[in-house]
Amino acid sequence: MSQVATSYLQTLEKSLYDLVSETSTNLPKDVRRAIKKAKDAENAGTRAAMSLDTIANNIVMAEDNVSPICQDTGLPTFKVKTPVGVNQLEIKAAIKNAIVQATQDAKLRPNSVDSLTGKNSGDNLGDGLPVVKFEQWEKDYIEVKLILKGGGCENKNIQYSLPCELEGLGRAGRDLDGIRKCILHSVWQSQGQGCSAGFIGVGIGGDRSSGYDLAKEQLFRHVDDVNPNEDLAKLEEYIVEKANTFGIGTMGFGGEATLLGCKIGVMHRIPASFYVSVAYNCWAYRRMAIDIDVNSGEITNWHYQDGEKITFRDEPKTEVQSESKVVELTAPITEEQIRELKVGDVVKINGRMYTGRDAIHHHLMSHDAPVDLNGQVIYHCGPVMAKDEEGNWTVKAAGPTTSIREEPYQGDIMKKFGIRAVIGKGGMGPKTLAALKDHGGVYLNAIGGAAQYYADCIKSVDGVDLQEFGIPEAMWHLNVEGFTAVVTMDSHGNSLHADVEKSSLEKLSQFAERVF
Ligand SMILES: O=C(O)C[C@H](O)C(=O)O
Ligand code: SF4
Repeated sequence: MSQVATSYLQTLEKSLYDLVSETSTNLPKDVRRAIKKAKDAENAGTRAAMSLDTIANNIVMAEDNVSPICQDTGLPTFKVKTPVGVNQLEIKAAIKNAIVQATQDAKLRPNSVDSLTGKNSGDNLGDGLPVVKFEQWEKDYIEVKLILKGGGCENKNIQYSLPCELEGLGRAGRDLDGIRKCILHSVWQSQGQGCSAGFIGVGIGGDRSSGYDLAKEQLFRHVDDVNPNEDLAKLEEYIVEKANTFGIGTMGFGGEATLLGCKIGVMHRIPASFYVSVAYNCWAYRRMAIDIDVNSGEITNWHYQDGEKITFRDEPKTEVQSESKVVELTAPITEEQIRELKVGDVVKINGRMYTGRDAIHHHLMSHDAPVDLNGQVIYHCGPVMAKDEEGNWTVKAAGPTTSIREEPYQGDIMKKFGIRAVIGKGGMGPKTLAALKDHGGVYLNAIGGAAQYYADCIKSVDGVDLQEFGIPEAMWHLNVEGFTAVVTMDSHGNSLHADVEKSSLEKLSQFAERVF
């Protein structure tokens, strides 16, 4: 291969690596401004305000450490536009090399799992992963857009087929008002599980797949742009205004800021189908784009650079609410210590905790635990890990994953092994709440996405079990200091999540009457 061709390919790969690293570690300016607006909207001293403080702190740490904002770096999705004649196979190969390198450098978590065997490929490559979509265009340069959308918010995506009946809103017909109801409902059904306050992309029309594609494509729009379609521009504004009256708030803790942006796209449909597809993105809204020179492979332009960059470095700190009791706990934890806790208390964990999420909960239902979990703490977390010079594991990012996925298992597992505390985010359901009461357990809600903040609380990794499940799913033995989370489900039958879901449904129901 000629010298020029080699250097083009090497430069191209470096440009793509820089795109991946920047997207994972440095939140774009427009998203930062939206989060700042949310911070200013929250009432000082509330749990939501405290959560947004932690989020802001986390954003600073990720940028300084050049480390993932959230441990879940999602399913990397690239949208590439090339002039006619550009070799797209070379670009695809360069993207894959950049992804592998970024994974080795812990800028990405190895997220590619064989859907049949559960085996994690370890390098983020796999059948269909990463997603790379090409289009030709008339411009004379290459454009590469990347979105890193984590699984927790992807799981809150939803697609409606009109007409339909919606909780709190009744019938949604095949018209703009029916679309309005679907979009409001999509925000309500997400609650805090997708790490609210979030952003939504909406696709009206198409079929099941093109509707969802259109919805996700809306997430590449600028947070501050205005929809050229007047009706949709009005609807976008209406949705953000009304969704922020639901009282779901950051993390679903209650509060003023529930939705930070709504971008709606529309396409034709066939007579039998009328889909409204919603792509829900968490506050860790990681998308970026670059322009690349077709000859040199160099980056000639970064997108989303306009306007002020909120650094969050000199933000006033929100004191934890004075009436919140702060309780320090170290495992093994006794039943009576747990029974003293109630919803709203702040718990600081020091000492041992074990990670355990999807694969481990499924495994423990029919196997013994590799360690004695009696009195212990399970952390629903799939960290980004790396080895230091001495070959010891270090934690690069370690925020909580969505706990509701463990609802079918959690209560049984706590009773089977004597686990006393579970830490995660988004809350759990009635089965777990009953088990907490029965057995004497507690659910602690950590701040979703605050991966750098919690990694900083992890002082050492003292072992690992079930590593066959892959890095994100193994049972990591963590030694933590000052790991802070909020009691949102206690051993007396109280659940903040159940209360917020109920109160927000009443708020949602206020919008049942026709508007458009
Ligand atoms: O997979 C994770 O670590 C988190 C996931 O994105 C989630 O929000 O549940
Ligand atoms: S943990 Fe929260 S912030 Fe991270 S990807 Fe999942 S939904 Fe987004």
